[in-house]
Amino acid sequence: MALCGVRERCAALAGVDPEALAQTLVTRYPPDSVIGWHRDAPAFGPTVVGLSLGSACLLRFQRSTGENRRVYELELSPRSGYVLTGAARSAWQHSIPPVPALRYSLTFRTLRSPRS
Ligand SMILES: O=C(O)CCC(=O)C(=O)O
Ligand SMILES: [Fe+2]
Repeated sequence: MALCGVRERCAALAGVDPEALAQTLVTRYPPDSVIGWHRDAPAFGPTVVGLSLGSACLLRFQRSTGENRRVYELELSPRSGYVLTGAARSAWQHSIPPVPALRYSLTFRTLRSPRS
């Protein structure tokens, strides 16, 4: 399926206009590679949609520190999609621990509106 078709399906998952997903990132994760704790840059808008291809992996979330730290994790199956919005986008950090085998992700991002 062409990239625009994938973007349409990801937009439908997130409930946004496909045109609003202005940025696309393709990331290749060789076995054992990771992405550390972060929140996506504020220059991007309130919605991030991911498509996970190849190896299954974990997507971890954390917020707060010390005894208030909370963590949550979910498994991303091959060909699954996820949406980061609301607190999952703005308050929680996310990370991906070592992937067991080759994985690719496509992430689609909205852009922050100029006035916000
Ligand atoms: O690979 C993924 O599904 C997420 C990657 C990520 O967190 C990012 O590119 O900001
Ligand atoms: Fe991210």
